[in-house]
Amino acid sequence: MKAIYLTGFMGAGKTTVGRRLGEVLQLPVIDTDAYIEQQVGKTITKIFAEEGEETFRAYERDALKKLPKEHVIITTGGGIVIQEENRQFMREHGIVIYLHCELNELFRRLADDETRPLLMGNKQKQMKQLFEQRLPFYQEAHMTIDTTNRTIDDIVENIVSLLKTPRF
Ligand SMILES: Nc1ncnc2c1ncn2[C@@H]1O[C@H](COP(=O)(O)OP(=O)(O)OP(=O)(O)O)[C@@H](O)[C@H]1O
Ligand SMILES: O=C(O)C1=C[C@@H](O)[C@@H](O)[C@H](O)C1
Ligand SMILES: [Mg+2]
Repeated sequence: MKAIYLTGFMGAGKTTVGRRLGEVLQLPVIDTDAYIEQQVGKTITKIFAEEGEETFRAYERDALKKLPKEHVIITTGGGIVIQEENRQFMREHGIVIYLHCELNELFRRLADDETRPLLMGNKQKQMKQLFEQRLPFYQEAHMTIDTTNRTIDDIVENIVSLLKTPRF
């Protein structure tokens, strides 16, 4: 089976849904953010602060290429879709699943989160802008799953049943 790439905005539930989906499908799960932190030996926050976003994006691009492309679930960083090269790579090598979530629910989910450097300081206005800029990129996925007001189990069940359709 081709790799499953979970994409979506910060807080969409990629890491949380990915873990559960991995249990159900019995596939290993690799998170690009966690992989980069481990390779570089710094937290994402520290990489942004010390090396800047551009360097982080280069790490992200390299990570995608190095990670397995079969029998794996890859949960991606929220900004992985910014680079066209990444979008193409994921579409070509795997099944891309976009986890959509309405902004107001994302605001609630991330309200107390201090681990996402792009959300430091101002939050809602910046998030709305980023969200709108990225939406067309996320929508290039093979499938879109709305996670708004849904439980993790419900979302995972939905994904599993879609993966059984002949298209995949
Ligand atoms: N369907 C859901 N319903 C309610 N809360 C959720 C849901 N999915 C995720 N959450 C919560 O939202 C927060 C962010 O989830 P998670 O870390 O999985 O997002 P992410 O998409 O991996 O974000 P990032 O891109 O920043 O890594 C967590 O506290 C998680 O428990
Ligand atoms: O949306 C983004 O650009 C990011 C999301 C996180 O997963 C991390 O990859 C990092 O904080 C950047
Ligand atoms: Mg995550």
